[in-house]
Amino acid sequence: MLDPVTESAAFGTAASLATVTDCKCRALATPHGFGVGHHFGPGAYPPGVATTSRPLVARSRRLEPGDPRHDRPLLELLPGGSALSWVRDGAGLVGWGCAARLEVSGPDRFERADAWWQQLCERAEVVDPVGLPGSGPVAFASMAFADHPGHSALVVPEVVVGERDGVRWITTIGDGAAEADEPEPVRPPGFVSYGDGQLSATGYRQAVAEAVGRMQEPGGLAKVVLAHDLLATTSEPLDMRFLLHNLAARYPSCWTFAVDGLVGATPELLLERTGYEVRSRVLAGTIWPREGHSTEQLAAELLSSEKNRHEHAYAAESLAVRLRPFCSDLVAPDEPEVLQLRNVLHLATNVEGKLSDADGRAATLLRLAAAVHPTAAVGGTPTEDAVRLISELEGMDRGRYAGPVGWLDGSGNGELGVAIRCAQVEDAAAPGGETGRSGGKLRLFAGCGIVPDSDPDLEVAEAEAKLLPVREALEGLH
Ligand SMILES: C=C(O[C@@H]1C=C(C(=O)O)C=C[C@H]1O)C(=O)O
Repeated sequence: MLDPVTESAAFGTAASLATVTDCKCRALATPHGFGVGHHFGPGAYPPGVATTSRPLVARSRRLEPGDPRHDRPLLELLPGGSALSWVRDGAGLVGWGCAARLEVSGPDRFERADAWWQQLCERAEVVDPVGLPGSGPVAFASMAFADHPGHSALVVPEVVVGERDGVRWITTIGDGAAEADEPEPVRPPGFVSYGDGQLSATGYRQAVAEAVGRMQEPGGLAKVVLAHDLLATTSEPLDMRFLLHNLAARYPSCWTFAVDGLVGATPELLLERTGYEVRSRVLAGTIWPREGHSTEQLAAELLSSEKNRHEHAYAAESLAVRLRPFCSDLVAPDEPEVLQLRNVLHLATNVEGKLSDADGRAATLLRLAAAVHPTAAVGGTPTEDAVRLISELEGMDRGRYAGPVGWLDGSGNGELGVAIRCAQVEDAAAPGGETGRSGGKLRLFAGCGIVPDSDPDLEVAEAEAKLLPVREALEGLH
C-alpha cells in the first residue's frame, strides 16, 4: 500500500469528493484548481486558494542491454511496498513510489480525475526522447465501480519502467530518488485461509435466485451481473509481488495489474487508446472445464449456447453503442469468438474504432471510460436498473472491483481493463504494523451475468471458477 496520507486537501460536496495527497511530495488540489509543490505545511492551502508551486518533472530515457533494468522481467524490478503494474506477455508498465495521488468519489469521478490529470500534464516539465505510448508522465488509475460507495485512485509513481515493441525505458517523476530502490526478495504469504466476505456463496445463490425470479416477471431486466466476495487471510505479511508473479506466470495473456492495493489478472479490456485508435475486448458468456470434455467440445458448447450468446450480445452492444458517438469509424464483428484461459472459456468480441476530432480534440480515455462504464459485462441491461439491482441484491460494497483499471500517459494514450479476477488488499500487515497482526487480509471478487433462464447453482460454480486465478496465485501456484 502507499505511504500514509501526510497532507491533503478535500473539495467538492458530500456527493462528490476529491482528495489530492502530497505523498511525501508533490501534488495538491484546492477547490479552484490544482497545484504542485514541495513540503506543504498543514493548512498551507486554505480552501479556495489555488496553489502555484512547482510542476512535476518527468524524465524518460531508453534502457540498454546489460542494464539489469533492461534485461530482467518487468515484474522482477518492483522493489516491494506500493507495487504498480500493468503487464501482459512480459510487456507493459511497472511503477513504484508516489509523486502525486488523487482520490475521488461520486458520479463525476471520471471527469474530476480527467481534469486533474490534464492539468498536471499541462504543467509538467517533460523530457521524453523515447516518445512511445507510456513514456513521459504516467498515472496508474483504478476507478470505483459505482457512483456510491467506493473511492477511485490515480497514482503517479516516482519511477516507471516500461516495455513496448521491444523497447525498454525508465521514467523518473520528481527527484528520481526512488530510481535506486533495489528489489527485496519476494516473500511468500504462508498459509492461506478463507472465510465469507460481505456476501457468502450461499447468500450469492439466493441473490441470483431472487434476480432470476424478478427477471421472469413482465417488464423485468434483460441482464444483471451479480458478484460476491471471499475473504482470504494469510499467516505471513502479504507481498503483492508474490501474487503478481504467479498471476503473470499462469495467465500471461491477461493484463496483470496492481493499483492502490487492487491486484489481479484481467482478460477483459475496457478501452485502449493509442492516438486516435481505440480498442476494446468485451467478454461475456462463460464455460469452465468439466471432466471428460475437451477444450474443443467446451468451445463448441459455448458458441452454440443461446443463453451465453444473449449474455454476450448485451455486453458487446452496450460497449459499441456508447463508444460509437465518439468515433468516425467503429468496427464490431457480428459473431463472437472464444477466448480460452486456464480456468474458463469466454465469448469475446474485439471492437476497434477511430476517434473523431470534429472539434479539434478527441475525447480523452477517462471521458470515454465514463461513457462506456459499466458495460453489460459487469453491470447489466438496462444499465441504471441493473446497477440499482446490484446494489440491492448484493448488499456489499464492490469498491473498485469491476471498475476500470490501468494507466494513462500525458499524450492521451492509455489502457483501461475491467478489474475482474482480482482482490482488494485490505491489510498487508507488515510486521510491526499498527494492527499488531502478522498476516494479510484480502477480498477476492467474482461475478456472473444473470439472465432470466440462469440456474443459481451453475452461477455459484461459475463464480468459483472465476475466483481460482487469485486463489491459486495466493497459494503459490505458478
Ligand atoms: C464479472 C466477472 O466476469 C464478467 C462476466 C462474464 C460472464 O458472466 O460470463 C464473463 C466475463 C466478464 O465480463 C468476473 O469475473 O467477476
